[in-house]
Amino acid sequence: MTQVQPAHKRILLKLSGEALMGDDQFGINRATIERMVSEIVEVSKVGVQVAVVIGGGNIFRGVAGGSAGMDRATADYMGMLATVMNALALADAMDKQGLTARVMSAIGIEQVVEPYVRPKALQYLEEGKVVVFAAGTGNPFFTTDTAAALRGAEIGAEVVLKATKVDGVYTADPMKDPTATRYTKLAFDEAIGRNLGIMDATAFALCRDQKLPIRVFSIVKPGALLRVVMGEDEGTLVHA
Ligand SMILES: Nc1ncnc2c1ncn2[C@@H]1O[C@H](COP(=O)(O)OP(=O)(O)O)[C@@H](O)[C@H]1O
Ligand SMILES: O=c1ccn([C@@H]2O[C@H](COP(=O)(O)OP(=O)(O)O)[C@@H](O)[C@H]2O)c(=O)[nH]1
Repeated sequence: MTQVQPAHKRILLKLSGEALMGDDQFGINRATIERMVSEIVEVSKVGVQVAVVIGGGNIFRGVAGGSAGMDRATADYMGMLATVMNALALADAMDKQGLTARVMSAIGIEQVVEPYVRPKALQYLEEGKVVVFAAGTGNPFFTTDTAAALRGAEIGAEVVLKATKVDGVYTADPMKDPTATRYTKLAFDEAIGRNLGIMDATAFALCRDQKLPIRVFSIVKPGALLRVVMGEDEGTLVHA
């Protein structure tokens, strides 16, 4: 029998902060994070190199702070620090499940985690370690989706996998429009042109320019990550 090979050698997985929240209102839900990590273990076992960009929306969202009267850049730095907390929790859960995880931060916070240094990240990936990128791009006014596009391009990932609450890209926000239908694939130009709110335009534009495909899939569907990595039809592919 021939061994089924994964469709990708190196992936950039974007996990939203809310992915760690489970059914809680905020923060980190232990069972949820453990389940997420067990899915990453499965993917790592089939020989795929995994880098993760983690969000922070479960702890703090800069835009919300901004709208409440706080200086936007300050609020965004708080958001970035929230992603560092999530990264630490994620890496801890990974280590407990037998993976070796390394957290790299886009902002200097050396006593807590090591700084992002691209060659070092590449080295870790080659060694089979899981790299968790924290603090987004390190700049206010950006999102962790854009950080996923940026780091994905930098490390030569074959695909950005956006694990989120919905199971793909829809013609309109499915949370608001029950008649919305899901695409199996669509081009970047269409996603940007139609202003589809699943990812911000900066992230889409960066991936389009670098010809880095994005697959959007459900975080709540058990086994979806492995199916995506094995090349099975799951979620929506956004391509050049
Ligand atoms: N065209 C669309 N297709 C799918 N989801 C959409 C679309 N437009 C808006 N959304 C919304 O985008 C959300 C995912 O984006 P976001 O909240 O930024 O994700 P995350 O927090 O996972 O990074 C979904 O929960 C969905 O309600
Ligand atoms: O490069 C970045 C990435 C994130 N953030 C801030 O960090 C917050 C959390 O990130 P995001 O909303 O992308 O997290 P997610 O929705 O994935 O949980 C954002 O709202 C921003 O305030 C930022 O300023 N620059």
